[in-house]
Amino acid sequence: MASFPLSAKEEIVERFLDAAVRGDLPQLRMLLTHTPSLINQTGYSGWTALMLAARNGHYNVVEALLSHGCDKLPVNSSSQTAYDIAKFWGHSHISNLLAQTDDRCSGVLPELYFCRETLDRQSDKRTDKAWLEAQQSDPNTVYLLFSNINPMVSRCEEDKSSEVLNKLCRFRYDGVKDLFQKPTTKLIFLGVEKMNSSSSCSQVQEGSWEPPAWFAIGTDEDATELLKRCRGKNCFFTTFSPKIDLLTFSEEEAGIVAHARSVLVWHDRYSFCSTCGSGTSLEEGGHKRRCLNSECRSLKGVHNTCYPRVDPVVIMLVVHPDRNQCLLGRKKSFPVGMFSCLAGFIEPGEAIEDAVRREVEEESGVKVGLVRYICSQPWPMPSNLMIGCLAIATSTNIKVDQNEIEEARWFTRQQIAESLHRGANPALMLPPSQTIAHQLIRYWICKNANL
Ligand SMILES: NC(=O)C1=CN([C@@H]2O[C@H](COP(=O)(O)OP(=O)(O)OC[C@H]3O[C@@H](n4cnc5c(N)ncnc54)[C@H](OP(=O)(O)O)[C@@H]3O)[C@@H](O)[C@H]2O)C=CC1
Ligand SMILES: [Mg+2]
Ligand SMILES: [Mg+2]
Ligand SMILES: [Mg+2]
Ligand SMILES: [Zn+2]
Repeated sequence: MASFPLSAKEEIVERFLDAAVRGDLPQLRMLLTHTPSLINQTGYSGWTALMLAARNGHYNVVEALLSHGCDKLPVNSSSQTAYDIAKFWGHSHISNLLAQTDDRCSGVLPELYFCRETLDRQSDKRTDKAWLEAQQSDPNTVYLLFSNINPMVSRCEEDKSSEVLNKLCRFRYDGVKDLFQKPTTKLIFLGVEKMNSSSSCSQVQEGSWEPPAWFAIGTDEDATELLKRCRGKNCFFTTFSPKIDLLTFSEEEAGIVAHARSVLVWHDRYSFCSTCGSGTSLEEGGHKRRCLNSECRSLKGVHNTCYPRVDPVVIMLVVHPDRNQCLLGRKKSFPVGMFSCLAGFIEPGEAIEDAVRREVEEESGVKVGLVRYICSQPWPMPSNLMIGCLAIATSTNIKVDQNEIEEARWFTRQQIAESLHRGANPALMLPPSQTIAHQLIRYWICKNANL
């Protein structure tokens, strides 16, 4: 077979990969210092230096590559990550190292967006009227303003270094107290600040530090008038897709928005008693609506019509019986090329596992056996709780329900890993990292193919 001379670039990649095979750390370091872009280069059958070092049991080389920021996600042409390879060849010290340095490979998911509990909810304080009133006029209390369930934010478009685009506008009592007089204003007690490094040290030591309380205010006042309350480039989300804009907060603020928005949407949609249709009053720091008709059945016995809604939704990554492909679907409303996990509302009297099996079969015709719960995420659009599962298919033929989804397909680990690794790809675009769908897909790709 004719052999062709290697280009200078190919030659240096070959030397680099060869150093990883032999465990030649000085040579590997020297090449990396001159050409840092070598770190994730691949050679024959898509093997990276990390995979080769993992295959040959070179712990110190794996360690050095990781400390240089080497990517652990790529898979070779047999759909194996470096972690899979180390495990397969029995180099448990290396697979443990790869698992330790990557939560995604150890089976522990990163904290999900909307999941950070920045405030201590202190639900026992919701019934303490005197305490709530004292907090309302406290000069340290923080107020967030929502107009028709959309928060007032300041845009940080200039800050190109950070992905966070929106910051919640914070008000003090004097800036919003006039709104309390309006009958349509809803005041929601969100909780108190947790003690952190920015809490005043001397006050904490003296024991005199009172954590500031946070409230959300829902109002239907004119948005333009409301914006005059503070200077700067502020706005309410109005001409936008809430699904996209709500994903642009910091982790700390996203959790607060999830809580506030879900409760405010509930007030917006459930103004009247759903048992008798009478008017209702707000109670318990905005977390309860009580019917004003003293004869109403909702005031007697066990009932749940007075509390905010949470709608449970199953979301599942369905894995092919060969364990090397997964099922993704797309709705008509998705951007071109985007596929995501199948999802569906849990029905009354239904267990999570049964809802997964029913929704997958309804939407794709695929039958599912084993179902395993992985993680959950509040999804405040308007008030879902996404329950994330991995499910193993027992059949593979696809027959989509066109009313719910446009298309469903099996994708190989290779296709998924490439899309995750290289980013937006016209053939397969995955949902953004803030979604539980994205995290379930990433979790599966990092698990051993033989699990
Ligand atoms: N965070 C994430 O990664 C993802 C989140 N999601 C969210 O999950 C949710 C559910 O997914 P989806 O596939 O639409 O669910 P389904 O497959 O259950 O289909 C939704 C349809 O079911 C009907 N339905 C039945 N029960 C309810 C209920 N309790 N509330 C609302 N509609 C109900 C509605 O029909 P009709 O309109 O005819 O009344 C609705 O259009 C969506 O809100 C979506 O935003 C979905 C995927 C990814
Ligand atoms: Mg469905
Ligand atoms: Mg669905
Ligand atoms: Mg459904
Ligand atoms: Zn009633």
